[in-house]
Amino acid sequence: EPAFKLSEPVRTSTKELRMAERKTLLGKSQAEPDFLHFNDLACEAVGGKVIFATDEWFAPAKNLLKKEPPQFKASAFTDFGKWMDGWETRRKRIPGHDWCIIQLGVPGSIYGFDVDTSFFTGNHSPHISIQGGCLDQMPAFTLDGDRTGMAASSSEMAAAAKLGSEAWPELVGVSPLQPGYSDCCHNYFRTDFRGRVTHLRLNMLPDGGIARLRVYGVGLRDWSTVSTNQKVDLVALTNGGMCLGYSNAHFGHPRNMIGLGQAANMADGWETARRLDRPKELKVNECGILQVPGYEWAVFRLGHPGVISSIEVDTTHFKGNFPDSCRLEACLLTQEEERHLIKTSWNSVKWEELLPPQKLHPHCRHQYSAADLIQSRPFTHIRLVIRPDGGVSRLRLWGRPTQLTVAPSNLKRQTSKL
Ligand SMILES: NC(=O)NC(NC(N)=O)C(=O)[O-]
Repeated sequence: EPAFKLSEPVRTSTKELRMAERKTLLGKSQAEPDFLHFNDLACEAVGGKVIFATDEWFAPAKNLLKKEPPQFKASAFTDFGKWMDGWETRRKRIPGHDWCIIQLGVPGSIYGFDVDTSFFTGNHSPHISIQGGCLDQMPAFTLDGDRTGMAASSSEMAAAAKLGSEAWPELVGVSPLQPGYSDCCHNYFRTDFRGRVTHLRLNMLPDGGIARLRVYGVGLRDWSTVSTNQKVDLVALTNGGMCLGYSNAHFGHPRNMIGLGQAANMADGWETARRLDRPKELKVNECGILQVPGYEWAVFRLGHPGVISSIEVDTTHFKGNFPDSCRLEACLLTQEEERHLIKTSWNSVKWEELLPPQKLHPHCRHQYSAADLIQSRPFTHIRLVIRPDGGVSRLRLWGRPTQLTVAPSNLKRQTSKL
């Protein structure tokens, strides 16, 4: 089910435009599913790790979870064969198949996968299947170091066998993979399984290589363990925060802002294109804030409804391209209202101002306390508005999770008419 809405008109990134051109040239389309806007729950950047793999002869399974796109180095070889940026096993000469166990960085509900075979041509895995498990206790074992040229030891096999992963529910049934040529390397699979997943078992049938596994979903935190007095970052990816729409993401997706820790570089934040409607003559108000008509926005669902009491807007790495100002708006929505907005437009929401316009500075973590905020009621969704454009590396919304008994309609139109 799509859970994402772009504003109109959609301004795509140059990469997307190049892909669209390629599709036209090739006369075939590798349609991009809606679930690509969800968070990647398995990426190493959010703590995902490979805890078991049957065989890592040509290339280690931990490469599956690297954040950066796969590379190809034509003249790179190891003692074991051609260097490949992915997981690649030996050609099997005995019965059975290769598989690995991935511990998600953020346990959650999964909507779809991208099994990316980039550069694996002639040695890609011909078929895969994916199973999911929810383990109460995280296994203590993991795979460390460079495992190129290695196979699972008998003690690793015995530890993995205890997980009973061969019986986990199938999220993706046995399916063929396309080889890793640039126009068909993304193998997208949707899943209808809605249970909470902590671990995945990726089966390669019988063997071969896969460059990356992207696991798109929404984090599901166990909120029963969080007291209502405890302050948590309500929008954090790890707490189930989710970007539901934006006006522009030319250089970086807004979901990057809710990622773990400090941003590594500009690519790890939200960055829009330069707006083309910036006036020639610039006026500022008494707070030094530029008075320009154009702005960009991003909408997020909080991981849990809550009262926000402090905010961080971090422009780290954005030195010549930070927004002049930002403001935050919030609202309280039911699930049905949210579904309707995703299908229509976020413009029909009656947003309430939470943080009034604030002048921003380059490469700076801006902190706002309860005294800066206008509202102290619970909200479910927020909208970050930047003016006129630019980049923000992180957004943190600290507050207390609250139970909602009533979620009044905040739409301009009445829900009964929806
Ligand atoms: N040229 C290759 O890639 N050969 C083999 N793979 C690696 N990585 O060397 C193979 O056939 O599986």
